[in-house]
Amino acid sequence: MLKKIVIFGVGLIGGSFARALRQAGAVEQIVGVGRTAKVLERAKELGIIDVASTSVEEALRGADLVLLAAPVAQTEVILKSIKPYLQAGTVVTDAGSIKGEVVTTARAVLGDKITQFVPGHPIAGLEANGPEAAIPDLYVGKKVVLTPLAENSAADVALVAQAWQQCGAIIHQLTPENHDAVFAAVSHLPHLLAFALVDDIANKPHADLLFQYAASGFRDFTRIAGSSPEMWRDISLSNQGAILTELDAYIAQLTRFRAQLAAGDGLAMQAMFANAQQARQNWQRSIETAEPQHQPDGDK
Ligand SMILES: NC(=O)C1=CN([C@@H]2O[C@H](COP(=O)(O)OP(=O)(O)OC[C@H]3O[C@@H](n4cnc5c(N)ncnc54)[C@H](O)[C@@H]3O)[C@@H](O)[C@H]2O)C=CC1
Ligand SMILES: O=C(O)C(=O)Cc1ccc(O)cc1
Repeated sequence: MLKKIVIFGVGLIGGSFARALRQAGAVEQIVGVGRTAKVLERAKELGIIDVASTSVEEALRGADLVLLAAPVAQTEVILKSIKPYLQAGTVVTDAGSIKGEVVTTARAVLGDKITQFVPGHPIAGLEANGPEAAIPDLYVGKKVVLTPLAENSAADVALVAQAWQQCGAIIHQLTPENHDAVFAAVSHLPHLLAFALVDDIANKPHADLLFQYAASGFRDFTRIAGSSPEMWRDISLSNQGAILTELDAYIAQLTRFRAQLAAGDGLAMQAMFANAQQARQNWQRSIETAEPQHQPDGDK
């Protein structure tokens, strides 16, 4: 049982963490800290947090666990605000979609107190944002990747893992570097492709006509283009190197495909489609086995 948790950024991810822990009866008091009073007050109205705090000092007093759940470029400003009031018994974690730069920032800001920072990333989410989108079962059966640091104590890592397990999540561990390379390929690139495709179509002079006839294939491919622009700006810039690597590989793939199409090489095209179809079917089967409640409309 956690006596007090503090959430910086009570949106989809922070709010769902709060709702899940409350539903599990795993926490006594939930304090929210926000960028704007309005969002925080809404989170309180919705019953997600008990206290909408305007004082970091007060918020951190006696806290067992602090979760950073704001866009990743906010990490520095939030950790700087925390550091003077961070007591020895408090563990800090985060939910950011990238880990390398978060860890670098945390080391620079926290200094000796880096021992208390256990980085994490829930692999569950939606294209919706804000406290209204928060749901208690977002993490049920989903992975949470922790990227513990050599300086972390086993007890602090266990505390963070247990909190996510109380939310129904399954704990995995990666190094920050492996984490960022993996998610550049299977999360960051797909989001950026979806944004780029919708932007491209929206900028065409006959966009209205095109959108009028866009159907379920378009909806499936582009659902994630409804995600937060600020969050994806921060992820892109923070994981620039790994994303550029994946983008270059994808551009090369498109260039190969373009040449096949231009040459009318149906055999080569069909071979690529068949390989992708098989891989997609295998992935779908494995994810349905591992996450039986998997929904087609979102990673929830
Ligand atoms: N949306 C998703 O599907 C997933 C997001 N993440 C990560 O979780 C984090 C939060 O994402 P969401 O909950 O989706 O975003 P969100 O937009 O729903 O919530 C973020 C909240 O942080 C607040 N905020 C911004 N700056 C702040 C600051 N300096 N101090 C305190 N609060 C601040 C915003 O007002 C907002 O309420 C991001 O780092 C993102 O990379 C991780 C997994 C999935
Ligand atoms: O909406 C979806 O399907 C997602 O893929 C959500 C998501 C977004 C960012 C993450 O770091 C993890 C999960």
